[in-house]
Amino acid sequence: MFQLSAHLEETLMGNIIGSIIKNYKAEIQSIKDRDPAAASTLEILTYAGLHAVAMYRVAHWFYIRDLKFIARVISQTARFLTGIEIHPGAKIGKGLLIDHGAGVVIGETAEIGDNCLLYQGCTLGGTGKDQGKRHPTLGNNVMVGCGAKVLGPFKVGDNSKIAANAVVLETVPPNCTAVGVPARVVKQNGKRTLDLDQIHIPDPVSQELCKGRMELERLRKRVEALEKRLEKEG
Ligand SMILES: CC(C)(COP(=O)(O)OP(=O)(O)OC[C@H]1O[C@@H](n2cnc3c(N)ncnc32)[C@H](O)[C@@H]1OP(=O)(O)O)[C@@H](O)C(=O)NCCC(=O)NCCS
Ligand SMILES: CC(=O)OC[C@H](N)C(=O)O
Repeated sequence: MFQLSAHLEETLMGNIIGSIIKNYKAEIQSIKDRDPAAASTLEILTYAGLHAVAMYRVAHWFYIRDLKFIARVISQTARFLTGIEIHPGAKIGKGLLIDHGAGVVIGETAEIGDNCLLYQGCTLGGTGKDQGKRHPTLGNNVMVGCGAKVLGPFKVGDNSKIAANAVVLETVPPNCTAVGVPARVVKQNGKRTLDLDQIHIPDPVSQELCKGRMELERLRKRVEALEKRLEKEG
């Protein structure tokens, strides 16, 4: 506490408020750029995601100064007010937009680059199998769709998109789109990566029927040949 009070006048007002205002401006701009529903700056000031990220920045300030209890009180208050839970230990770059926000969870060792976009109900979480670094690292300009779960200490590369409701369990390279459960990369640099033809795949039942028909035809010809031979001999 003594350490905190020594720093208070010098850093608290200057650093926290200065950095919150700077980040607030970047985040307001990010919302204007990327949310077609945002009609005015005044409207943007009502966004839960904006306040959740601002409160996270205060909580993180305390967290990195080892004032973890205060940090958690702030983050849990933010969760109560916004429905968005960001652990104060997470590392978040500038221009993060959490659109709609309800149900978003960002774990303690998650890292988020600049200008990322998270939709409601997504989780940057752990699998429960790792120790230490347990949560994902998002590069810059990453989008995580609503309801998606990104679980584990791997990287999602710059400019990649995680589809709504995907469950991502391994690294996603840059400029990719990952979809499904478990998620697979279906596009990279704008080109499809999985060219599976889901319609013209071999059907084992019709293959067996086909084999049976060929065998029947072979036997029919043999019987005909035998009959002709019998007629000649008889
Ligand atoms: C994945 C997404 C970002 C589109 O990315 P994209 O790179 O433009 O990809 P495409 O639209 O070309 O889709 C690529 C393939 O993934 C499939 N796909 C897209 N979204 C998917 C999803 N959520 N789940 C499963 N498959 C999906 C497409 O059908 C397509 O399959 P096909 O090639 O067999 O036709 C978008 O579909 C999405 O999920 N956005 C989430 C946005 C969101 O959460 N909005 C909530 C607002 S409230
Ligand atoms: C509900 C939804 O699609 O939200 C995404 C974005 N805010 C928009 O209005 O397009």
